[in-house]
Amino acid sequence: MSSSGDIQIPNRLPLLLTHEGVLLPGSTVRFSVDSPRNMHLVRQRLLKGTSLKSTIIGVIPNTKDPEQDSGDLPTLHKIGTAGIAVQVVGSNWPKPHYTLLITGLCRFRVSSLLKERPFVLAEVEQLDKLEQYTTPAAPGPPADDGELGELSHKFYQAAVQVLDAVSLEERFRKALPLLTKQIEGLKLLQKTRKLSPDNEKKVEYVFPGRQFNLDEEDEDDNGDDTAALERKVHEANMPEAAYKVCLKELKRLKKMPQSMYQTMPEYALTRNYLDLMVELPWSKSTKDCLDIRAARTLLDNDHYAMDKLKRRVLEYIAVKQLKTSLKGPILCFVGPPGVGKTSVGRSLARTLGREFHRIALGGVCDQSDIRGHRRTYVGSMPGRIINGLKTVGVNNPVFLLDEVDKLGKSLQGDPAAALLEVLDPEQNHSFTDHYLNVAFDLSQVLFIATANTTATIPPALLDRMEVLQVPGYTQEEKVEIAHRHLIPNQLEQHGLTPQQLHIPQDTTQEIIGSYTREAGVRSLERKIGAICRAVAVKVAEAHKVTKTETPESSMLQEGERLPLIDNADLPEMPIVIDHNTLRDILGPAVFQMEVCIQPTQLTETGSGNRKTTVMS
Ligand SMILES: Nc1ncnc2c1ncn2[C@@H]1O[C@H](COP(=O)(O)OP(=O)(O)OP(=O)(O)O)[C@@H](O)[C@H]1O
Repeated sequence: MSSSGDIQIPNRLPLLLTHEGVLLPGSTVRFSVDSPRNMHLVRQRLLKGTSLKSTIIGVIPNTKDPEQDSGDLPTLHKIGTAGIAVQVVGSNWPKPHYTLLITGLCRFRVSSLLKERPFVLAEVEQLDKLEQYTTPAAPGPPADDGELGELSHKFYQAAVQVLDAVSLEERFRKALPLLTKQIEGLKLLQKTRKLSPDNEKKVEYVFPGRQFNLDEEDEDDNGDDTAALERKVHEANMPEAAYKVCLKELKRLKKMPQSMYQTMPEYALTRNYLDLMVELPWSKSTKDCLDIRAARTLLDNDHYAMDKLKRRVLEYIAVKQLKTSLKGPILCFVGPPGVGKTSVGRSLARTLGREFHRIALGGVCDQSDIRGHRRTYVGSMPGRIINGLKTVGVNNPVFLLDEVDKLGKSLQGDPAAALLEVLDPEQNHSFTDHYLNVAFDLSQVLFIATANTTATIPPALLDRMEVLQVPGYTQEEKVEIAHRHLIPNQLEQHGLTPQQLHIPQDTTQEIIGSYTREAGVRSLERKIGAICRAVAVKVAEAHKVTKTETPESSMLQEGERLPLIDNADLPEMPIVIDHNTLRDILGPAVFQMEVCIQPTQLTETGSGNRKTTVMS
């Protein structure tokens, strides 16, 4: 054993080769160990040894050990720190490794290497001689150690005085001046850092063989962030139960060491959870606009026909006007695709002055999609309901549960069962998402569902909803919808005006009959869109020609003449879509008109004089 002061370390030490973090005497550092040599050291020395001596190892910084057992030993840093392994934790995930908690004792120098395998063993020379000053044999400053000796003696005296102060009052009196001095010193240090422009943003930490640049703002940010989060928790106005959970999580967050903020998955989990909790609209809501006349006008302006649906929506608003806390039934619009179910839902939200959010349920077959995952899962998330509330930022939006008839089922549970709780007015005031793990009141949310058929909606779910059938449109209705809504909308979306494009009613009928076959109007809308795009090209071309080929005469040089513009190529406005233009744009007719030949008429008038009826 080499001796130096009172700490004596063995003169042969097994060496732990680390490439992250530096152990200094007096500090405690956690090291992750997975290279073959280090693993052997842990297994054969730390786990098998029974004496205190066997827990002392040398830690050599800045050395990456090769991943393979057969790899050559890299050049070692000459100075290391001897430390005591105070904790060894083993794990097999994601691969076998140990986590060591080591407390540094003193520095040493590597004199020679004794063996390289299975772990590195070296002859070492102890360097630190600090201990002899902190435990002087006799009171009074040691005569021949100069300033260092004097300082260590003073420190020792102060520490013994605090130890001797048995009564609390005396201990305070002794400790307070020391504490004040320490605070003043820190303040001074901070001031000098701020004064120096180079140090304004960056603090440089230099360790033997390594250099770290820590962004001071970043460090402060972490502290400030937690304080800001705490403030938000207090301001979020959440119910008592949720508030308590948040305080508990905040406490956990504060206990985590700041230096591990970036690397600890626990930190990210807790942080994300708290971020969600403060963002949720626990008590934020919009004020309902319950003007029944305005609602009627708005609904009529947005949609043609659909009288039954509009009437029911108006009834709903009227009842809500009379009784504010309405636990109304869930309306479910059932009808073929493209008949405007979704867009009526959107109109209803606009009429009420509420936020609108669509939750597409088609293909959802996992109940955690609705209720979220428990936080113990890796990558856990809240469900779509809670996510939707976070998106809209208020607790009384209109939620459109689109395509409830296409909910699936799987081993991960039945999402329809999870929806039961969401839609049941008796239960949904305390809806508990697995991720949140505290109840959220959904009773203010207005749920509307849409489906193409009731046949595949689970009976229990169907039972909680009021079904409103939305039938398909007749040919005449489609023409009206096209001219009142679809054409103006498409013109606007393509930057065109009625002065540039005109689609006569005959053409609309031809589009409906020869290019679409549907109960709704979605294909019709797409075809009108295609016409708009084709016309937009022509209009843009004409625009370019007029702009580039007619320079102002004042800009012409002497002797130059205005170029002749052939206006014959420019289309006349508005561009009218007739039968031929329609063929040019959409191609040949896709569907033949279906004809119904009435047998009585056949006998009456003969086959040469058929009466045809267009089926819609
Ligand atoms: N009566 C109507 N008046 C005005 N526009 C309508 C009408 N019906 C449908 N539309 C328009 O048709 C388009 C398709 O409607 P929407 O997306 O609401 O259909 P949907 O019934 O929800 O279809 P899906 O079942 O496929 O979801 C929308 O642009 C909508 O504005």
